[in-house]
Formats: sequence, structure tokens, C-alpha cells
Amino acid sequence: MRTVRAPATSANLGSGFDVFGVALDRPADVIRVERAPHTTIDVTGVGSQYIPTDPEKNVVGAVADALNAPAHIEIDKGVRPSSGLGSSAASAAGAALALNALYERGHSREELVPVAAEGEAVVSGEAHVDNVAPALLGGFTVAREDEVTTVETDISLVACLPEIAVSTRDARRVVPDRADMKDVVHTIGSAATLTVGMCRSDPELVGTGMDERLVTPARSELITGYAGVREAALDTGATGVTVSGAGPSVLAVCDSEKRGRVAAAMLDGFEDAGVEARAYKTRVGGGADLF
Ligand SMILES: Nc1ncnc2c1ncn2[C@@H]1O[C@H](COP(=O)(O)OP(=O)(O)O)[C@@H](O)[C@H]1O
Ligand SMILES: N[C@@H](CCOP(=O)(O)O)C(=O)O
Repeated sequence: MRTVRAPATSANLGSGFDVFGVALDRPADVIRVERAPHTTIDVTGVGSQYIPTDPEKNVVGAVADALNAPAHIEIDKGVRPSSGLGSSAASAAGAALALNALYERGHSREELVPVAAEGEAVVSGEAHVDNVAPALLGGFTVAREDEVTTVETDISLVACLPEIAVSTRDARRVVPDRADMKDVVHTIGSAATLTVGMCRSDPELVGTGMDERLVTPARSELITGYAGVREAALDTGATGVTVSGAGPSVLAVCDSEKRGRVAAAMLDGFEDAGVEARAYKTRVGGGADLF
């Protein structure tokens, strides 16, 4: 038997749609795998009632197929599904690392990124790697077609998860297929600023670099209370706020000692909109741990 703790992740960070991602030091899924003639799946934990155990429909089934590694797979969910915190990616990345070890396949973590992305394709329709890459490699990741670059960084974050569900598949449908060149140029400037901020562990630059006008405006419409939550976080010292992944979580960057105030303000913002929520005071963390 092998066990992996696989972290939540936040993709996009505003200006890096389908490119940027960070591993979060909490919450996380725990995946246990045992050799078996056919793949079977048990799911417990947060939101497990919404997660299929059919290997054709659960992301870990696609990963087991891709590695030719049938197993009994137990998933203890710490990352709620349809959260914008890479819930499906945590399971996919965790299963890839665990099955690779169980069957001694010998793949590196970098080689496991496209394997885990096969799982993402099952749920979102596309094998986007911007969540599975940080879940496996940790830190801040920049994903291009066949290459992922990683940067270790020390950035504190608050991820606020409202009690509403937004599926990644639905949130991908609202992304416009055309953009104004001025908005593209603005986004490139933001993305470059954010990248420098990650390299310097500078929350001001990271927060400023989250600003973009291509994807977030349409996505934020799907999140009840988003504008108020964003304003509340900025008023209490966040340096930047954006939609986490496809939503509905909202991600704020701030100095580590301000996380408590920012988290409380974001919760109040959702409460004012009549939405229950929970907040994770977190930071950019490492990739999945194999035990
Ligand atoms: N192991 C898994 N963990 C989480 N969600 C899963 C898993 N396998 C399949 N799913 C399905 O994936 C969807 C959640 O994925 P997604 O919409 O990408 O949300 P998230 O942003 O939280 O990853 C749900 O429909 C869920 O049932
Ligand atoms: N780049 C993807 C990221 C989806 O992240 P998730 O955590 O919501 O699954 C997108 O924005 O669609």
C-alpha cells in the first residue's frame, strides 16, 4: 500500500489563465492505493457524496488507466469538489504519484504531470495542467504546452470558499473566445509583474499582477457576493484579490500577519450577500508528499 497527501491548488491567479498555478499548504486530499486486478474506488471526506466511485467517471480511474496500474484507491477528500481549489487535481496528482510508486513505474514528477492531466480531462473536458502541475511539483508553476517551470516562493494567501458550487466545465463556457488587444497587453503586463513578484516573494507585486480583464469579469458573475468580498479583502490589507481557478473560491494575497483580518472580512462579505463560507489561511506550499 502507498499513501500520498496531495495539496489543494489555485490556478490562473487572474492574469495567468490556464498557465499559472500555486500549491497551497492546506487543505489536501489523502490517497491510499493497493494493488488489485481491477480498479475500484472508495471516497470519504468533504463533499464525497458528490464524487462518483465509477472509475470511468472519477479522475483517479483515468490516471490508473494511463499508468496501466489497476488498484483499490481510497480517497479521503480534504478539498471540496467544484471549489476552484483544484479538488479533482489533488486526487489526480495524488493517484499519479501513489500508483507510480506502487507499480514502480519510475516516472519523475514532471513526467507525471500529463498523466494526472488525463484525469482533469474526465471532468473539465480539457487536460489543463495548471492545477496538477503545482499539486505535483509545489510552489508557483508556469505551464506551457510541453513544459512546466517552477519557482519556490514565500507568499501568504487567504482562500475563501463559499457554499456554492461552480463546475470548472461550466466556468470554461463563459470564457470569451475573443479579446481586445488593449486588454491583452494589460494582461501581459500583469502576468509579468506577478511572475517577478513570485520570484522575489513580494506580495505587493503578486497582488498587483493578479489584475486582468479577459476572464475574471465573466467568471466573477458566477460568484454571488464577489464584488463585496473583494472590496472587503482589499480594505483590510490584501494586495490583490481574484477568482481562484474557475471559482467559486476567492483568493487574496496579503502579508502573513494580516491573514486573520483579511479572512474575517471576506467571510463577512459573503455573509452580507447571504452566502455561508469558510476561509483557509494558507500560503504557497510544497507538492504532494509520498509516504
Ligand atoms: N477524485 C475526485 N475529486 C474531486 N472531484 C472529482 C473526483 N473525481 C471526479 N470528480 C468530479 O469533478 C468535479 C469537480 O471538479 P472541478 O469542477 O474541476 O472542481 P475543482 O475546481 O474543485 O477541481 C465534480 O463533478 C466531481 O464529481
Ligand atoms: N485554468 C482552469 C483552472 C480550473 O481550476 P479549478 O480549481 O476550478 O478546477 C480554468 O480556469 O478553467
